[in-house]
Amino acid sequence: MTQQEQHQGRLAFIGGGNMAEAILGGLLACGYPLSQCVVTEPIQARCEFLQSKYPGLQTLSGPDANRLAVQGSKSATTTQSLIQDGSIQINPTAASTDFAPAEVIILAVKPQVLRNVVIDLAPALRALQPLVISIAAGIETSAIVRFMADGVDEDTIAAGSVKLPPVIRVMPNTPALVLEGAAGMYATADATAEQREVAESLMAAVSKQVSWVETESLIDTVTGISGSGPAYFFLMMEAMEEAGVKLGMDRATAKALTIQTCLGAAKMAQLSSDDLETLRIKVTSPQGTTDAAIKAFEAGGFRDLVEKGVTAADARSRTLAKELGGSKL
Ligand SMILES: O=C(O)[C@@H]1CCC=N1
Repeated sequence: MTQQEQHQGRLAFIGGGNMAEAILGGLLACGYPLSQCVVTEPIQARCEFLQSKYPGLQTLSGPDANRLAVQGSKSATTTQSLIQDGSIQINPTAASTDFAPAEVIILAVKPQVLRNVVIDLAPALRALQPLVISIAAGIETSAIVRFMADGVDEDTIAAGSVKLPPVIRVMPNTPALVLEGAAGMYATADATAEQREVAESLMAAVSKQVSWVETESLIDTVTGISGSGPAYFFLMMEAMEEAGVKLGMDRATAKALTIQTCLGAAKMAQLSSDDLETLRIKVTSPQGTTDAAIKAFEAGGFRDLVEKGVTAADARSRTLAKELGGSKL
C-alpha cells in the first residue's frame, strides 16, 4: 500500500506506552494526519510528555477516556460536561478537539489490564464495529472476542443478531521505536482483505518486516523470535562487550565495535543472496580465528541454548494466553 493509499481514518490508541508511541511516531513520520489520532493514557505526566513530543496531539485521561476515544462524543456540550465533572482530561490545545468515532482501535495496554479495558468498551465496540488491532502479548483473539461479547448471551451471538468487530493481533517489537521493527500478524476469519491491508499499512509505518501467520499459535513463535528477540541480541552484545573488556579493551571501544558488527552482519544477511550458513562459512577461514570461536560456541551448546531460549519465550506466550485470557478471569 503506498502512502497515498494509506488508510487515514480516525485512529484511537488505547494506552500510550512505548509501543503506542513507536507506532504513532512512525505513522506521523509517514504523513498520517495528527488530527486523526487520539491516545488515551491514565498517567497524566505521560500525556503531557506525548503532547510535548507531538504538539497538537489529542490525549485523553480519566475514567471515560477510552469510551470517548472509541465512540466519540455526541456534541461539544457533552464533551464539556465530561471535562467539568472530571470524567476526562483532554488536551485543549490539540489539533482536534472534536471527538468523532474511531475507525481503528489499537489496543496497546498491558496484557494484564486488557480484559477490563475491552469489557468496558464492549458496548461501544459492538455498536460502532471499528477494526480492532491488539498488540498485547499473549492474549488470543478468541479471548478478545469473548471480552467484546461481555453481557450478551451466547445464543444471541450465535444467531448473528449482535455482531462483534473483527480482531487483528499483532506482535511488534521495540526496534519499531527506530522504524526498524519486525512484526507478526494474525487476523480472525471475519477480517476483510481491506481491513488486513489497513492493519498492515499501519504496522508497516514502523516495521521493515511484516509477516502474516495463518495459525494463531504461530504468534507465540513470532513472540519467541522477533517479539523478545531484540533482548537476545542485546544479551549477545553485552557478553561480547564484556569479553572485550576482560581482554583489556576499553568498554566504549568494545561496545562500538560490537554494535557495528551486529548491524553490519544483519545488513549483509538482509542484502546477500547467500543463506546464513554460507555467510558464516565465508567469514570462517579453516583453522583461523573465527573457526576457533565457532568451535568454542558449538562445544558450549550454543545452538541448543538459543533453541531453548526461543522455545521458552514461545511457551511463556502460550501460558500467558491461558492465564490472562482464561474464562475464569
Ligand atoms: O517480554 C514480554 O513479555 C514482551 C512480549 C514480547 C516482548 N516483550
